Amino acid sequence: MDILTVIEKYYTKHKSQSLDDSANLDKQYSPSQWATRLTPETIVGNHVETMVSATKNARSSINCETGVKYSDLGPNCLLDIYKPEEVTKGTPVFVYIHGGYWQECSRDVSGHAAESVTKMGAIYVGIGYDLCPSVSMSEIVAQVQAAFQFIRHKFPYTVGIHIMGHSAGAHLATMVLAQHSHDFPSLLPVTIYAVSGIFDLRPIVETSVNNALKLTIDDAEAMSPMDPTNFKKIYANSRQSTRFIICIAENDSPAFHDQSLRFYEMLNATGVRCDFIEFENTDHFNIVEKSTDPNYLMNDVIKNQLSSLSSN
Ligand SMILES: Nc1ccccc1C(=O)C[C@H](N)C(=O)O
Repeated sequence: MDILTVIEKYYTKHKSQSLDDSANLDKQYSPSQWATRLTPETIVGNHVETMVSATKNARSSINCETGVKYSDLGPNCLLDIYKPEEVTKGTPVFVYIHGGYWQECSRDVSGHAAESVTKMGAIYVGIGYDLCPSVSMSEIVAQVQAAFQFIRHKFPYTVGIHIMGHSAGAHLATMVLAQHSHDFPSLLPVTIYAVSGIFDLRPIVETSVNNALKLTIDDAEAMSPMDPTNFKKIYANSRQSTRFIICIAENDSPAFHDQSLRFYEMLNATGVRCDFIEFENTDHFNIVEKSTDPNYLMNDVIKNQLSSLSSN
């Protein structure tokens, strides 16, 4: 199948599955309403506390440089670098991009997986970016792209770049590849771990999430990884040595499941290397919180991917 036919097939409007009225659409895009561990009123606060405290622990126990400026594009263009015990020129680099609907959270929630990942021998980077409405979503995308230019120049001999994004961060991780030149040499292995992500932004326009984003439908299309213009660039940049690992929580909403599945199918149908993993007994929030547990499945996935790249 040619790529435009594939894009048309999977970038359909989010009709069906009773997403029709705006109250329901709002619920579909409120991850806190679908978790069963805690109430919708408490789960987001608990999530932020858990992530902040894990990040504090990481900063105090791991050799790290925090608040490193990566760009002049905005005051939060800062990142934290956590180092494993042994660093060589080729050490793999693992980058985490936080979620929060492009309007919440910061690099202070982005070090939760640093301990697990540095123990696997990779350098761990948690990046910050400015938030809506003080900047637009396209400015955030440009900031995150600038972070990767910086990382690329800081670690020119790395054997592989691993990019994990959670929720809105999964969207941003994917958009790193939606550029004509994404600054990585075409043969450098890149792994994108897109965790509970959003790849078609059109439904968001009709929800309260958009109060701070202020996206028009045209903006939403221009910022969607599944939009033909972006997808063609992602595809072109991914053919040689990129692998997508699409992760979803069992207790994510049907709309989030649909987002991940459609994007996975689109990648798969065009021949981009990708996997789809549903994490049992997790929700939108603890799917990343659990990274502090060395026995968590996500850590095995990362470990396997790191070792498959280093043995090539
Ligand atoms: N994805 C996130 C990541 C971090 C912090 C919040 C979110 C949310 O999505 C909050 C949303 N307003 C909710 O009520 O579920």
